[in-house]
Amino acid sequence: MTTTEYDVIVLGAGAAGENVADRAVQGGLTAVLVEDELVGGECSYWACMPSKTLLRSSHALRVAQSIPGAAEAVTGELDVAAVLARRDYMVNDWSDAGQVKWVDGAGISLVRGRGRITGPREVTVTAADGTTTVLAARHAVTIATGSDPLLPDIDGLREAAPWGSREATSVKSVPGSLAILGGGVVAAEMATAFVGFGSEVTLIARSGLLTGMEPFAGELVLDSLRERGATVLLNTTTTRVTRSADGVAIQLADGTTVVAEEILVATGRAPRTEDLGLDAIGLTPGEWLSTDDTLRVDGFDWLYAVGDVNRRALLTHQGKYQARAAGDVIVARATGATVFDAPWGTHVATADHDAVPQVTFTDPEVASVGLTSDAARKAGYDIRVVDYELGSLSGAYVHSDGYAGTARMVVDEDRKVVLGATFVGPDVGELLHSATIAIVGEVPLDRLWHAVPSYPTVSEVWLRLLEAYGRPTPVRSGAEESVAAG
Ligand SMILES: Cc1cc2nc3c(=O)[nH]c(=O)nc-3n(C[C@H](O)[C@H](O)[C@H](O)COP(=O)(O)OP(=O)(O)OC[C@H]3O[C@@H](n4cnc5c(N)ncnc54)[C@H](O)[C@@H]3O)c2cc1C
Ligand SMILES: NC(=O)c1ccc[n+]([C@@H]2O[C@H](COP(=O)([O-])OP(=O)(O)OC[C@H]3O[C@@H](n4cnc5c(N)ncnc54)[C@H](O)[C@@H]3O)[C@@H](O)[C@H]2O)c1
Repeated sequence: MTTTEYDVIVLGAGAAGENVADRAVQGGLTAVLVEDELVGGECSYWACMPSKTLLRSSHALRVAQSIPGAAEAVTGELDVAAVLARRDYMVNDWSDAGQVKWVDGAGISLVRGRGRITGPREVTVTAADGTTTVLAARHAVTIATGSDPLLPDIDGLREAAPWGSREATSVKSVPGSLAILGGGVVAAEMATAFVGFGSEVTLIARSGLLTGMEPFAGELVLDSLRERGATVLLNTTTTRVTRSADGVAIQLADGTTVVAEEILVATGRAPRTEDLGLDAIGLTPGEWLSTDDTLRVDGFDWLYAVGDVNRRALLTHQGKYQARAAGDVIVARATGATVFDAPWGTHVATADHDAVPQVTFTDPEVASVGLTSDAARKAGYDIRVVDYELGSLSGAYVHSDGYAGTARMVVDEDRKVVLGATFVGPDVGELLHSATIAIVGEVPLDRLWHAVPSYPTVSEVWLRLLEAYGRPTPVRSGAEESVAAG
């Protein structure tokens, strides 16, 4: 059997894998992507893009219904068939032809099939027809195989053939009722989407809703879901699931039973490392891959892991960020160039630790970045927390009637910089990058006073937060002294 050599082999052509290969090729190396399903991965076909499309129309309708003038013009119901058709368009009818064209244009090779590591720097790919190809990497193998839904160990659940996130986002006909197991981002977003479609939704969470975020985020989303007709059961244990001709019966620990046409399991993710041949190189199949900040797997000088599979931050934008660092550092190491691996250097994914932005597209939206107040305290920071109600802003008045929401800024009192920010309200997602820049740039609060938000926008929340905090006493600079003296 012949072996084909590349500088870099990337296992998995999702958002993260594509970016590693692209950076490696841009740096002058050769790279091959190995993909078993669709080039573009989960985000393009079964996660971010379809889920956000399913949420968007109902959100636009609700906003229009809350603006006099527009409300009178928008008198019909949501056209669910048109929403599903737009979703099909967004996922290109689950064809990856467009992304394959991009891969070709970027000068990246593509081998279709299931890749397994069969030795140091070696990957064997088994195609759908059973033929195998052996690839050897001169410099690096990167694992970018993503994650799958995690199925909790609940009596009868597997046999009940529950939906995972893929079945929910690729839904062809909306069930009359849907039970959702889980209280995280997928559960909250899908509950929002299916309530918008008119399904009778019951969300069953083992603990709270959106628990890793500031507490008011879960509370506001909970209020909204309930107001829109969803049943939300918190701190609730599911003991047994049974499917029959009538649908799915979900028995709860308190002795009650929820019955729904379908059940969606959204209880977290598991790494796609079970069938990768990890045992051939001394790693344990089925485990997350732990890396250093250059994304190199602990204990290896040729193996990297980016995206969901390393569990650093299960988000497309963070996976792509890691991929840019990994692709560039592979090039640097291959060519003997300087490696910049100090915190915030070119070749490290420092932001994964304390500066991860996330928008949860519920109604209201939750936009958060950096440390929550709780996480900051646990990390030992001396913090001050400043809150502001968004409804009082002129920009919120103009946005829509009844605009409500909350913002929180977490300040490091020692350095007078922002450690974390959370905005909950309609369309706050577009606000988030301002907070990310403040955190990553460690912009001092007294300088933030000079970042003037436009009137009348919801971004004026920044000014209100700063005013609520109080203007820090300036450290007198030479210029100020000469003005004072003159
Ligand atoms: C419902 C849902 C909504 C989401 N919404 C958002 C969002 O709005 N914003 C956001 O930032 N994140 C969102 N996420 C998270 C986001 O989808 C993931 O973080 C992202 O897709 C991970 O990208 P990845 O490249 O690591 O993995 P993937 O996109 O999963 O790509 C991995 C690829 O590897 C391939 N593969 C696996 N094993 C092998 C093998 N042995 N051989 C060959 N190929 C293999 C797979 O077929 C796949 O194409 C969402 C997730 C879900 C479930
Ligand atoms: N908009 C976005 O950025 C977006 C959207 C969707 C998903 N994602 C990413 O995808 C990842 C996966 O999301 P997820 O929501 O599946 O996982 P998650 O880890 O965010 O949440 C899992 C939730 O399920 C609950 N749970 C666990 N076992 C349970 C059980 N037996 N019964 C009831 N509840 C149970 C947990 O308490 C938790 O609330 C997340 O890390 C997220 O970052 C991002």
